[in-house]
Amino acid sequence: MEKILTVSQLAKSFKEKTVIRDISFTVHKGEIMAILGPNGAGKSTTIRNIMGIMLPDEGSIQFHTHTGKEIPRHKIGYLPEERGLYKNVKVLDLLLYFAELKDYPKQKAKERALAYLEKFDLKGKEKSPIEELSKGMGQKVQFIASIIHEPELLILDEPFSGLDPVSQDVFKQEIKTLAQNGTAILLSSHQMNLVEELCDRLFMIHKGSKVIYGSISEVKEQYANFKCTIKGRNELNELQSLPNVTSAEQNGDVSILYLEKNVHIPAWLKYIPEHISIQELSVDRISLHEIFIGIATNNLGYKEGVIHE
Ligand SMILES: Nc1ncnc2c1ncn2[C@@H]1O[C@H](COP(=O)(O)OP(=O)(O)OP(=O)(O)O)[C@@H](O)[C@H]1O
Repeated sequence: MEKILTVSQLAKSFKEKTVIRDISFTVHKGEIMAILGPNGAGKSTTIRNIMGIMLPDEGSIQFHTHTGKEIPRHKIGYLPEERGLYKNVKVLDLLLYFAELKDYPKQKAKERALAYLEKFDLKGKEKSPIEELSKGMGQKVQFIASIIHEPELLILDEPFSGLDPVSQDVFKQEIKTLAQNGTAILLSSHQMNLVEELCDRLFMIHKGSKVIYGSISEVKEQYANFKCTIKGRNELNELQSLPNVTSAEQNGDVSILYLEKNVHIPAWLKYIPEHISIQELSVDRISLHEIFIGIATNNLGYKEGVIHE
C-alpha cells in the first residue's frame, strides 16, 4: 500500500515537560488509522505537529516524499479539535472560502458543497449564517469544509464528539466512503466502538509514548483475552474453578468467564461440566474499549510493543 504520511520519531516538550516522545507511524492510501489515548496522552499535540501548527523538537513529518515547507498543504484536510467557524458568514460562502484557500476551482467547490449539504441534511441552510446553526449542524459544516477540496490526507481530531447517534452514523459512513475512494485518514477518537468498527489500524499513546501500534485484528489477537458468556444461573465458585478461567462474574441469569489469552477454545469447551445451566453460550475476545481501559489504568500487565510496522 502506498504511504501517504510518515511520522518519524516525533518529540515535543513544553518548557521542561516532554509531552510526546519517539512517535512514529505511517498512514497509507485508502486506510483509516486511529490515534488513541486517554485525556492528555498527546494525540492533539501529535496532530498539531503533523499539521505544522507547531514545530516538533525532534523527528520529521513526510507527506509522500515531501517534508517541512515543501509539504503541499492544500492536499491535506483538517478538522481541528477546537470547533468554531466565522459566526456571521453564510454556510455556502464559508465552504467556498475554505475551497479557495486550498486553490480548489470555485464551480466544482460549489457543486460539492451543495451535494454535501444535502447529504448531511443541511439542504436549505446554504444562506444561513453559521451562528444560527445548532452545534451538530456547525460540526457538519466544519467537516464539509475539511473535505471540500478533495484532500489526499484527511486528519480528523475527535470528529464524533458532540454528535447524536444519527449524525455519528452519517460521519462514519462518509469517512468509510472517503477511504474507499482512496483518501488516507487519520482520526483521533475516544469512542472505541466506532474505532473498532471503522478503523483498519490504530496507534495508541499513553503519557506521550507509543503503547500499541497495529491492525485492529492484530491488536485484539495480542491483547484481548477471551470472554465466555453463558445465559444461565450458575455457581460462581464452580465457574471460577474451571481450568484457564482468570475471573468470573454471575450477573443475574448471565455468567461471564474471563479466560487466559492463549486458550484453545474447542478444547476448553470440553471442560464445561454437563450440569452447568446453558441457554446460550458465546465466546468473544474482550473489546477494544476493555483493552483501552486496561492500558489507561495499567491493568493489563502490559509492556510497550509494536505489532506491525
Ligand atoms: N501549548 C501547550 N503548552 C503547554 N502544555 C501543553 C500545550 N498543549 C498541550 N499541552 C500538554 O500536553 C499534554 C498532551 O496534550 P494533548 O492535547 O496533546 O492531549 P490529548 O491526547 O489530545 O488529550 P485529550 O484527549 O484530552 O484531548 C497535556 O499534558 C497538555 O497539558
